[in-house]
Amino acid sequence: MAASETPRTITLASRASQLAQIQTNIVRDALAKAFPSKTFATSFMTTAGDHNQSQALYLLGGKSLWTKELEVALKEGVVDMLVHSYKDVPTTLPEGCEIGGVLEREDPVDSLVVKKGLEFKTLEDLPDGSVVGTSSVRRVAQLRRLFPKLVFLDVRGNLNTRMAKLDAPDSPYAALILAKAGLVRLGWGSRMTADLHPPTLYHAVSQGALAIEIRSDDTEARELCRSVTHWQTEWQCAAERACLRVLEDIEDHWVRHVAECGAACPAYVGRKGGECAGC
Ligand SMILES: NCc1[nH]cc(CCC(=O)O)c1CC(=O)O
Repeated sequence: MAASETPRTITLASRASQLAQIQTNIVRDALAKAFPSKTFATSFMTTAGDHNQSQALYLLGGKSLWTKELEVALKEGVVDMLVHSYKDVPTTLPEGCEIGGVLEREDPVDSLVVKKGLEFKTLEDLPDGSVVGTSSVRRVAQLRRLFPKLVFLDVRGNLNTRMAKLDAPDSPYAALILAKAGLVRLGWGSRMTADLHPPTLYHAVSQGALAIEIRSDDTEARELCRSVTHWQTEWQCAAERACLRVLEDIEDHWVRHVAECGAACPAYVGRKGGECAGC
């Protein structure tokens, strides 16, 4: 760098939710510690996923809801690094963007949080008909089999909103299931009464890990990211994401198959609403 050039400020960006801001600050602090002579800034943005809080998540159309606006800012060079919960990052990134670094993972499990004032601790403790809040198809699909007498109900909003919905005196929920990592990072750790481990509940792909997305042509950003990367987490998440990509290909195949053949096809396993149960 020529002596007259001003040193580059690296700007880290994420969604504006409290959890996203905490996560971005974790990455900024790790980078600032590794590179004390460099300048790092943060920028927080509202995304399409934040605007639509009422519709069920699985109807909203894909995980890129939370990343699209941020990726535009990254590509335009308005910001230099995006900090994501790795589990919210689609398995295929846009042309010109890549994951440059992955920080050490928190415990990836999901945890149970029981409504204030109730003394139940586990899913087994909850009386028949209790309402458990989660907006995750993954969690409901796994738990409905093991706990047929519990009622699983959608709950939306950021983590603080969900906790307020749980504890409201007129709330229908007896408990929520949330990712432990998010709860811990937001300081709600003391409210968790049980961790849900496999084979009861398998966590989401890359849950608990933070990923840094960069422009593929930004060699400086890539070097900075390498220094804060926890290679074991990176490998674990790479393996999990590779499995997910295969499953997504199978799902695409089925959706196309149903669109072309419809319910008349012998391979189509019909379900209410005409969705493909093979997915
Ligand atoms: N689904 C939204 C989401 N995306 C990332 C986290 C926090 C946990 C993480 O970083 O993996 C959460 C909350 C949750 O699932 O309870």
